[in-house]
Amino acid sequence: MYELTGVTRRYTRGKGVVDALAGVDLTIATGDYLVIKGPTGGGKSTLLQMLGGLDRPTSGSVLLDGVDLAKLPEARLTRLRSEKIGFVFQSFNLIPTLTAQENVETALVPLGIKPKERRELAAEALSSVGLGERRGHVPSELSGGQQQRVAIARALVKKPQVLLADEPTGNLDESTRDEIMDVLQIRCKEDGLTFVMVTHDSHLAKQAPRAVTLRKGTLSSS
Ligand SMILES: Nc1ncnc2c1ncn2[C@@H]1O[C@H](COP(=O)(O)OP(=O)(O)OP(=O)(O)O)[C@@H](O)[C@H]1O
Repeated sequence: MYELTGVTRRYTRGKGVVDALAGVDLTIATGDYLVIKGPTGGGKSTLLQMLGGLDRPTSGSVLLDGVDLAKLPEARLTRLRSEKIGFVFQSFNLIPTLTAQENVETALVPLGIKPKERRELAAEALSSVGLGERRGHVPSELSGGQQQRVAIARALVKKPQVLLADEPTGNLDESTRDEIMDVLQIRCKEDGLTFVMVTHDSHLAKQAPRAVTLRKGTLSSS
């Protein structure tokens, strides 16, 4: 599925340069569950952004099913992202004025799906994360765990091939964390998704079948 070769991302700050990623090679197979861990500033979020086509490497290639995201024209990259890749973030990133149902539907708008089908698919996605009863609530009326379920439903409603999660349980207490991880793992397994998660949480890293560590932009398996 993913084949990264020599991926470097250099940031220039004044006269200084930082290689957030310094020649990363990484292969991720379809259906893999991979954790990326490592110290703060190690390059984890930068790597996730490369996988999601949210940023491009300074050098190197990021192949997704043989297509190099580093070279894809912007419009095709945006299209590929909206079809194939779901994102979940620590801070949920829901639109505060929209209901859970409407938040989930937003992911289907760029795909040109008609309103009636959008409504049905979003309701189905919310039920699949255990939130069928809360469709009409806005984010401020939902707990943190419930908000993250809405964000997961929004990421999954378009039936992507990949789910990328950046500290998805970072804002949650331990029991909610475990509930959310159960939801993520069950959904990924049932839908055959490739799942890549950045986490600081060593407990979660130990649970994953495969974990890699990023330190100063360099990857090691662990
Ligand atoms: N837009 C940017 N401009 C300049 N430097 C950046 C930028 N984004 C990231 N960096 C630098 O790249 C390095 C890696 O950052 P990144 O956010 O990928 O690390 P991280 O492992 O995700 O850290 P954390 O665990 O704190 O989220 C850091 O030194 C950071 O300061």
